[in-house]
This record gives sequence, C-alpha cells and structure tokens, in this order.
Amino acid sequence: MKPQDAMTSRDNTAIARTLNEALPYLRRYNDATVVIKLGGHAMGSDEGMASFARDVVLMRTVGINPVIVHGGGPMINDLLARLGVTSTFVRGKRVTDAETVKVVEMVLAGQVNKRIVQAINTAGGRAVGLSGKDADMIVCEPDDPELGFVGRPTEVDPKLLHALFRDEMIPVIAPIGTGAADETFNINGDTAAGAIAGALQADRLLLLTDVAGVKDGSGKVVTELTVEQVHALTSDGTIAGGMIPKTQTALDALDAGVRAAVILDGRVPNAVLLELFTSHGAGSLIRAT
Ligand SMILES: Nc1ncnc2c1ncn2[C@@H]1O[C@H](COP(=O)(O)OP(=O)(O)O)[C@@H](O)[C@H]1O
Ligand SMILES: CC(=O)N[C@@H](CCC(=O)OP(=O)(O)O)C(=O)O
Repeated sequence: MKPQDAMTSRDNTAIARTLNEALPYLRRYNDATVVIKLGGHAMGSDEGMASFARDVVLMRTVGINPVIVHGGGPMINDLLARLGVTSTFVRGKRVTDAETVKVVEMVLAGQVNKRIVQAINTAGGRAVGLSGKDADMIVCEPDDPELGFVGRPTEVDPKLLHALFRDEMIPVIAPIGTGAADETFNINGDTAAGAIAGALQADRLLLLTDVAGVKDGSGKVVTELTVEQVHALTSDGTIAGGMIPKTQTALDALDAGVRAAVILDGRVPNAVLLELFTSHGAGSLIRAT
C-alpha cells in the first residue's frame, strides 16, 4: 500500500486546513527579506540541519529572500580545546587574541559555513557561503579593548546580497569582519545578524536559540513583547545572561528599520515555517512601536 492510501480523510482535512491557513502569510511574505540567525546550539544533529535546510528552500521557493547568518561558538570551543587553548567570555563575547581569531575564522567561515551551505544545496536550494569579508560586506571597529579582536559592525554593504537575491541564491554568512587597519574581527553572531538585517531593512529578523522565547518573571514565554517590556524585564533582571545581547540586538535592529524581530527555539522541528506561516507563530515577537 502506498503511504497516501493509508491517510484518513481526517489527515487530508488537517493538511488542507494548514495550507489554507498559510495562504495569507505566503502572500504577505512574497518578496520579503527574512534574516535568520542560526546559533551553534540550535544546529544540532544532521537530521535537524537537513530539516532547517528544507524550510529555508521552501521559503526561497515561495518568493522570500532568506539570509542565514550563523554562529558556531560550541564548534570554536571544541577546536580551541583540542589545540589546548583556553577561551574566556566577557559579557557574552569571546576574548579574542591574534591566535584565537585565526581559529574562529577557520571554524566559522570553513567548517560551519560549508556544513550549512551543503545542507541547503542538498535540499534543492542554491546557497552561497560568505563571510563579512566578501565584497567588504562588514567593516568593524574594535568593540572593547578588553576583548581584543572582537568587532562591532560600523558599515554593512548589502549590495552583494541584493545581487544574490536577483538570482534566487541563498546567502549563508559567517560573522567575520574586517577593520580599517586590515585586521580580522570576530563578531558575535547575533550582532552580525542584526546589523545585516538593518542594512537590508529586513521584514523579519529571526534569532534561533535554545529556549522557547523570552520568559517573564514567572517563567512563561511572552509571545508578543513591546520595546518598553524588554527594557522593564532587563532592568529587573528577568532578562539575563545570553538573552541580554539577543534582546539588545532585536531592539537595535528595530531602530535600524527592521519591521519585527522574533526570538524562538531553533531545535523545534520546522520552527521557522511555524513562525512565518501560522497564525500562532512561535517564540517571542518584538515589534517596532
Ligand atoms: N528571560 C529569559 N528568557 C529566556 N531565556 C533567558 C532569559 N534570561 C536568560 N536567559 C538565558 O539565555 C539563554 C539564551 O542565550 P544563549 O545561550 O547565548 O543563546 P545562543 O547560544 O543560542 O546564542 C537561554 O538558554 C537562557 O538560559
Ligand atoms: C565575539 C564572539 O563571541 N563571537 C562568537 C562568534 C560565534 C557565535 O556567535 O556563536 P553562537 O551564536 O553559536 O553563540 C564566538 O567567538 O563564539
């Protein structure tokens, strides 16, 4: 028996309802630009990566311009540990000396970037792997002298990305930038994604992480957050640790002209599709006020 013969009419009704529900969202996002930050913790298994890649190809197929900006902190930690180098973090950012930045670039622009590119191409898309160095896309200044070669983007040139959109290619970007003195800078993945989303005036910035969204004081995920609520939850300490740079990136992106930012769990199968194409969405949405 073929699998579809085994499907009940109830299955078919559910499928039809889902497709119907998606229709207004498919219309809304036609030709929209969606920047997705894929964090190292959200990358997981090969099956998870393949599923993410299929979602991205589906987005491209329905006329969205997806841009992937990735992290890879755990993969950098692995190689540094094998090389016997200890790494420390200050306020969520890796202290990066001249030797460390070489390892960071090798892991992010090499191993991690190409894994995502290959997964998207296997799923039927045409992904192009880049770092912020390509076409001088991301120019940085030092973030903080204490952090060494950690960059803060000062200029992001989206020209190359627009050229790729015209040919329906999918940019996959490692968060590495250059400095005025030709230095190589390590950029926090969230920061790079926010800066790119701002330069593109993106419709959505999706920050994929390892929690369901931003939680309030009682531990409940807040599905829609205002800018004021983010400030309040940060000053009372409810938003803490790694969530601080994430919500700050979301607010900076909104200031730069991005229409909305969403923080969601990248380990949930089809998280991106559920966010974009269903009425209940996924995660915490922060909209410009
Ligand atoms: N209010 C909050 N809501 C949700 N997560 C929070 C909150 N405050 C702190 N966190 C922490 O932030 C973490 C996400 O940041 P981080 O670990 O840096 O993510 P990633 O590695 O995906 O970039 C969560 O796993 C959680 O432990
Ligand atoms: C400056 C800084 O901290 N850069 C990060 C870049 C990778 C990253 O952001 O990875 P995740 O998204 O997986 O955390 C780092 O060196 O780990």
